[in-house]
Amino acid sequence: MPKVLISDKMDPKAAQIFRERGVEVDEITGKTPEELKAIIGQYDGLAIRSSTKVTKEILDAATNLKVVGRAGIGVDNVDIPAASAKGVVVMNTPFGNSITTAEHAIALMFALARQLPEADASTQAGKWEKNRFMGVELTAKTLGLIGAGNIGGIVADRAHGLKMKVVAYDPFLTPERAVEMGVEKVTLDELLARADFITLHTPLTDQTRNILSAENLAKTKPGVRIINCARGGLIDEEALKAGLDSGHIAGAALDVFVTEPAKESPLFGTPNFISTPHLGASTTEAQVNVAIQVAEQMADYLVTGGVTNALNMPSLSAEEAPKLKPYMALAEKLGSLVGQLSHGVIPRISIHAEGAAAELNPKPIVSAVLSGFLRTQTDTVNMVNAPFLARERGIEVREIRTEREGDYHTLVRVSVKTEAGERSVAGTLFGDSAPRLVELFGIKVEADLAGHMLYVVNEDAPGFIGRIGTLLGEAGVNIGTFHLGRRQAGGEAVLLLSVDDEVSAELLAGVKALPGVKTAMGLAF
Ligand SMILES: NC(=O)c1ccc[n+]([C@@H]2O[C@H](COP(=O)([O-])OP(=O)(O)OC[C@H]3O[C@@H](n4cnc5c(N)ncnc54)[C@H](O)[C@@H]3O)[C@@H](O)[C@H]2O)c1
Ligand SMILES: O=C(O)[C@H](O)COP(=O)(O)O
Repeated sequence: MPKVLISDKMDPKAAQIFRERGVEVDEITGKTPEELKAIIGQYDGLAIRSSTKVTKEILDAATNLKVVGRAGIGVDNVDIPAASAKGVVVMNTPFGNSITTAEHAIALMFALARQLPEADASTQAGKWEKNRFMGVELTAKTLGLIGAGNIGGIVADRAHGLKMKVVAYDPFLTPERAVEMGVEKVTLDELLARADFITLHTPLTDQTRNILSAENLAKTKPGVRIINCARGGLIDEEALKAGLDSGHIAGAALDVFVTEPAKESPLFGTPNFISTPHLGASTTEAQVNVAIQVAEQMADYLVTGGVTNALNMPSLSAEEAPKLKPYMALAEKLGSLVGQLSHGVIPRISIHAEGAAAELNPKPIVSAVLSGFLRTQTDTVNMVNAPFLARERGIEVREIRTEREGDYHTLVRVSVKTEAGERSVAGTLFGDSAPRLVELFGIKVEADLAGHMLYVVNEDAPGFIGRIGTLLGEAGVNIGTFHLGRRQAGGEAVLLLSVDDEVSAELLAGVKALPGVKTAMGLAF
């Protein structure tokens, strides 16, 4: 009988469903990482919320683990590349708590507008300070959404009901979707300059980390009020404190913090600052939704092999599985690669299957490409919803099949239309099972896309490889594999290195400073 550990507080419905489906379940919450490491080896499944950190160390100790189920949306507490490397499926419940979280953002907006927590404390202290608490109306004010996905969309809808004007900054929001949502798509600078209230609804990524930095906070309208119910790390907390102290920022409400649990913070006690302990998803309705969904999805996988809402694995039937699985792994990696290397709105993705690949059912391959691609923009994508999400974002998806073989017996090519023109990557299967990148933006390479990688574009010149090797050696970074390609001798060259750890900002800065380097980026698969 499969055995699951529920390691964060979850509605009792989850345990009930596991038992009804023939899955043994233990509920042990509040363990330290060391304690979790000591027991995780017994379990086939791990059901979590945001408290449990599923790190590489935990996964290494999880010798029987097959599935991690997140009762909620954000999976930034799960090392997905490490889980994928170990063949552990990671699932979430992408929509179960969206309404509840949007409502929390609206509640905090009202609380800021009328200083409700301070007025309550003062009144209950017997002060009756009627003249101290002068609020502002929400009607006709401008709400700036940073991130216009599921939750941002619900917040916009509720804000329209409050007669607010909504502007949104989201580089992946298409003009059509903006019209549908009734929001004005603007640049970040425009939003900062115009919004009376700013609310954040993005995942925490390299692009969104510190999106409200000291510099950006200084560009906000005097008297702005800021709400964060998304992720700690999107706002520079020190700069926020300074902005509140100076009076430039009239109020801020945080549900999420850089360090959680946030037992202390320089923000605590600051006038016009409101905080809640990551309560965005904490309503009875949302917790019942996510508990039922996660238990059903995990039980399905453990008992029948069915896959729903997986972030790192395609859904597929038993007959197609053996042939399609390696192609989907290849497609997902190619999609992720173009996603990580492209920025801004992508109006079209073309997936071209050539040779043996053209004889297969294209749908799972296309879904795998889209899922890998969109995974770089949102936590809520999986094989099932990737085509839908792509459509919603106005991405035209083209499938092309050529049964004739080219240079390779089988090939999958992914091309994206960008502002700079069409860019494509291509990969094949070695020995019918091992995915390999064979072409990157017109340059022939041969690389395994796995774990953490360093991508460098440079001018082909003698001595470059030695210099980069020395730099990595001095930084204590171990190189796993080393792949090179170039357009022509002395022309543009590309370097893909697999490294044991995430590429740090310092290392990237060092690489970018090397002579001849045009681009350098850290990638993760
Ligand atoms: N406080 C809580 O308890 C709570 C509850 C649920 C969700 N969340 C968090 O809220 C966030 C949003 O959830 P969602 O369901 O709306 O996700 P979503 O994926 O539907 O939407 C995220 C949006 O952010 C946009 N985005 C990505 N990069 C961006 C960038 N650089 N700049 C601006 N926008 C960018 C995406 O295009 C997308 O539209 C997630 O981080 C989630 O974990 C928090
Ligand atoms: O991403 C989410 O779903 C929220 O952050 C909810 O987190 P929680 O399950 O720990 O409340």
